[in-house]
Amino acid sequence: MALLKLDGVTVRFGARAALDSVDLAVAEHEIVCVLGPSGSGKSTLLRVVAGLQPADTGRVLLAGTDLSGTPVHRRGVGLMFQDHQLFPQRDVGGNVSFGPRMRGADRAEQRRRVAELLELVGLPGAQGRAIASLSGGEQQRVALARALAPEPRLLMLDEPLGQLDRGLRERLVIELRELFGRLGTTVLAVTHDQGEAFALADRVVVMRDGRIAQAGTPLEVWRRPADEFVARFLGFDNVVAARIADGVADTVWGRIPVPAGSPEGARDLLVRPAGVRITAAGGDGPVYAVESCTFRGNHVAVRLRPPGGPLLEAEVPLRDAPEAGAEVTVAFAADEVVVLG
Ligand SMILES: Nc1ncnc2c1ncn2[C@@H]1O[C@H](COP(=O)(O)OP(=O)(O)OP(=O)(O)O)[C@@H](O)[C@H]1O
Repeated sequence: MALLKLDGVTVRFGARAALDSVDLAVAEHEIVCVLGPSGSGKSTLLRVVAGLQPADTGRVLLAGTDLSGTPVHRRGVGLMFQDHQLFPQRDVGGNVSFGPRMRGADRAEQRRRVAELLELVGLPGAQGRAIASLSGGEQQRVALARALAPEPRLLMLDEPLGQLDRGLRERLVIELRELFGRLGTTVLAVTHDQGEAFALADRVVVMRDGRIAQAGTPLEVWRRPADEFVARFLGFDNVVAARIADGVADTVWGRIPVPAGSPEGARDLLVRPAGVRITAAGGDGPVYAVESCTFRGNHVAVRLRPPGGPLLEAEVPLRDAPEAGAEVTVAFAADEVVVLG
């Protein structure tokens, strides 16, 4: 059974639906990341589950129980926000012991729990430190320890690593995944950073205008974005209008093979940059001008301008990088082509 279930949840602010009939289930021990551009309804989703925002219609169920009459502090959900919201006047121990103290744990029990949690988040012995003396990453760990302290059935994270620098985020996200796996925590997290979501989640949910545009494992969504919106949101810009018949798509980029069994007719096509092979001018199809070459570590991202239509990006090995300004033709690999819905 799903630990958390949203059943046709709608939240309106005036005429606008911040959540529009959302159905979502989160299984016990699952880590689900909700992803989407600003204003797509991610925070509203968390707020509705936490009880900070009532739903206009629909139901939120935790372990099968309708939460509509249950106040925030009795829902058994933990919330951790982007800005940590630590109590600045209390030390680390005072922050982490907040939940157990509110639940009436005695001092010895509080001390034991705080020590255990600080150990868990990689800050052993930090009980007496002042919040102001901590780095951003350390504050994030304290906030996590505080959110975990009351042993919530569901932990919700709102842009948990939002303010930290990229290197630290990349390290922490791996640590978080490992930690949640070890504890068996059920997590519903919100982020606008797809890298973070894909590294953390068992399942990602992409939102658009209050609706779920696509849900699936990171691999499924990455391999087969459902539509142009999801493809572009994931950073795939090689999208082109196509007419598909007999396993080949006719486009302004030339004729592109599509995977066997693809639907036919007028469709949008996503071509992953890795599926674009540059050949010297003289191959089939349109001649492209090499507009730019950007070094990306283990490959070069090459932007190609066709005679008409959108730019085409190719990912080429360092040794095959063309000169900017050169004229080339291209060949496409069908297994890097996705017919969008
Ligand atoms: N209290 C409110 N009153 C009026 N409109 C609101 C309120 N809260 C949210 N909205 C609107 O609802 C929509 C969804 O907002 P929400 O904060 O859930 O989006 P989000 O995806 O979390 O965005 P961000 O990534 O910028 O935090 C937006 O159009 C927002 O302006």
